[in-house]
Amino acid sequence: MEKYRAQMLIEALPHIQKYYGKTVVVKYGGNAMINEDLKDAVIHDIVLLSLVGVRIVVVHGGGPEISGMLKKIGKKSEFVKGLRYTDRETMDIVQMVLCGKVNKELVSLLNKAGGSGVGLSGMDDGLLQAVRKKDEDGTDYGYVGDIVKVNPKLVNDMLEDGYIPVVSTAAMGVDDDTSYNINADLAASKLAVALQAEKLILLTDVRGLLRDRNDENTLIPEIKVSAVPKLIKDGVIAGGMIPKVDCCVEAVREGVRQANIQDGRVEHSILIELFSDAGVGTMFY
Ligand SMILES: Nc1ncnc2c1ncn2[C@@H]1O[C@H](COP(=O)(O)OP(=O)(O)O)[C@@H](O)[C@H]1O
Ligand SMILES: CC(=O)N[C@@H](CCC(=O)OP(=O)(O)O)C(=O)O
Repeated sequence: MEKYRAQMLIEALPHIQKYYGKTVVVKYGGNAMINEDLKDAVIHDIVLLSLVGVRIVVVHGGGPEISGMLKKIGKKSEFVKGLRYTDRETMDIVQMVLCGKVNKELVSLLNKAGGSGVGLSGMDDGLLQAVRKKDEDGTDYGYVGDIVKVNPKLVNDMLEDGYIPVVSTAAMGVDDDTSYNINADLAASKLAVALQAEKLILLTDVRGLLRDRNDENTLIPEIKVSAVPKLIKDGVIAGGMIPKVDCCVEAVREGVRQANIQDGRVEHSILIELFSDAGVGTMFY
């Protein structure tokens, strides 16, 4: 066992050097957030990364928790093109659940595990600024926002001081006094661009991008962003995977070096991706 650990450490060293002082944005949600053992592994990975000098930023989801709370008050969750239809009352619940419950729980767990987690929302210092989302076809999403500006100063300052920023994705309205609901993958992608991150990691509930979405043995380990449009056209990438892939493509096109869609069901998948030769999921570059 000790020999195995030593081997792992030797393999990890060049990777640790590679990521030292670099910014990594992790979108944390899905199974890895609901399963307690997986949650514990993610929290410890994030703390370890911070302790060895990686500038790590956590952007969290919480869709299932929001749906759970809505159900408790007798409200049904409605989704329009994969985004939650957000009326005024729903926006209040989104803000309470994401900024209050989920964010504070994560911050507390990070601190208990030896890190210095600090919770932020998109409202803090205008981190995420949004306008009401409008599609050309007139689709109404309620208080769902399109991010028009990111102010990463506070996050950068915190990273400089060794903190782990933990961001919930309620955004500040630029043109009005309301707040807006932002999909967490999208917020993570925009923040990664604003920080010019080395890597964006989107944790999800499948192995990554699959050539056949019904067969987990058909993982595409890496793909150039220029090859993505054809896969969408051919129907290989469909449904909930389209916006996720779009987030990765946009991030890489806007200066993030690599973006990963990877399996949140695998213990320590963040560490394996960053600090081993193995790599997991699909890397967009
Ligand atoms: N080529 C593909 N590879 C992997 N998953 C795909 C693909 N095309 C469509 N999908 C679907 O996308 C889903 C992931 O998107 P989604 O459920 O919205 O993720 P999350 O809940 O993590 O945000 C997969 O469960 C799968 O059904
Ligand atoms: C606009 C929109 O759909 N917002 C999401 C925000 C949370 C989220 O994205 O959480 P997951 O990553 O766990 O799905 C929602 O209300 O569910």
